Amino acid sequence: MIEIRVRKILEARGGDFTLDVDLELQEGEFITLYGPSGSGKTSLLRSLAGLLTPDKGRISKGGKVWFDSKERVHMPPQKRNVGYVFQENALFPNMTVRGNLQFAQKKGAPPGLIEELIVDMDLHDLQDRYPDTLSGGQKQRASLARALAQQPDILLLDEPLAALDGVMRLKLQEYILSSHRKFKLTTLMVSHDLAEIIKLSDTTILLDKGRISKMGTPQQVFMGNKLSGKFQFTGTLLELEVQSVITVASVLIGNQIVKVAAHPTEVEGLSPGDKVVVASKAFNPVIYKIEEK
Ligand SMILES: Nc1ncnc2c1ncn2[C@@H]1O[C@H](COP(=O)(O)OP(=O)(O)OP(=O)(O)O)[C@@H](O)[C@H]1O
Repeated sequence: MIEIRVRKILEARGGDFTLDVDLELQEGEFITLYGPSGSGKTSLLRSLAGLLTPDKGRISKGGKVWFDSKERVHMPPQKRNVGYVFQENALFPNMTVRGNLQFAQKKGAPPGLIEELIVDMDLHDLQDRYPDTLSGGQKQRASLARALAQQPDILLLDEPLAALDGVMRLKLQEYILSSHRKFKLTTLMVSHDLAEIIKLSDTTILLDKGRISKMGTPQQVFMGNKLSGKFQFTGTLLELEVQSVITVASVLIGNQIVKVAAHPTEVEGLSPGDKVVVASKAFNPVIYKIEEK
């Protein structure tokens, strides 16, 4: 279990406020942090990583104390075994991709770890390139691989996909989720993308002005348990078309457009661009032969 109890006065333009969080996280979970800009999400991650010192509180993992203001314990960041990926990549510009991974690796790391990460993150053709020759998505893939090269127990992701386009974002989400599972990580990720949060998280935390306003499964937090569908997909609403008694909603799910017939009351308040969940309790499957050319 990871216990996080922190108090820290944050200086904001609209007036100071306190990051005031009491949390217990289960190891192995994928946790997302969501909330308005300036609500303290990054400060919470930085406190956990040891990069920001709380005014008061206690942070421990598996019974081992990382921070305790009363006992004057402050374990340095490098001892906490935490990997960090930021919105803007922080690769060393004077090292190749492979060089960046090798630099991050700890002494005594298993031989072959770098090769494994290069394969996992599809970096084979990019391993000898320098960061400034890479696209945004490639840089973030390399940043993720570099964070994993440290063999962290906890992976902190601070909006790592914010600068990427939709398709690249979906791809990177898969890399993140498969690494989380493969390396049995506890992952905390800041995201402003509802579909991403619903797809990735076991637990989501809504932070508002430094305090937790809601916490639970994404379903509990965002949908108030309204849905109990067997099949659920998240997507973006493209358009609503009124057709006599029904409204047809076109929803972009992954790279497919799905049309959903809805009663006008079900789509009230929705507008194009909204993140939505399409759920169904049952479906009638149809089978087709795939024509191989
Ligand atoms: N070391 C610090 N001491 C005091 N205040 C700080 C410190 N670091 C950040 N702050 C302030 O805390 C507030 C919250 O910042 P933080 O980056 O944690 O928010 P956030 O929720 O991650 O925002 P965003 O979504 O825009 O990234 C900001 O007003 C910031 O200026």
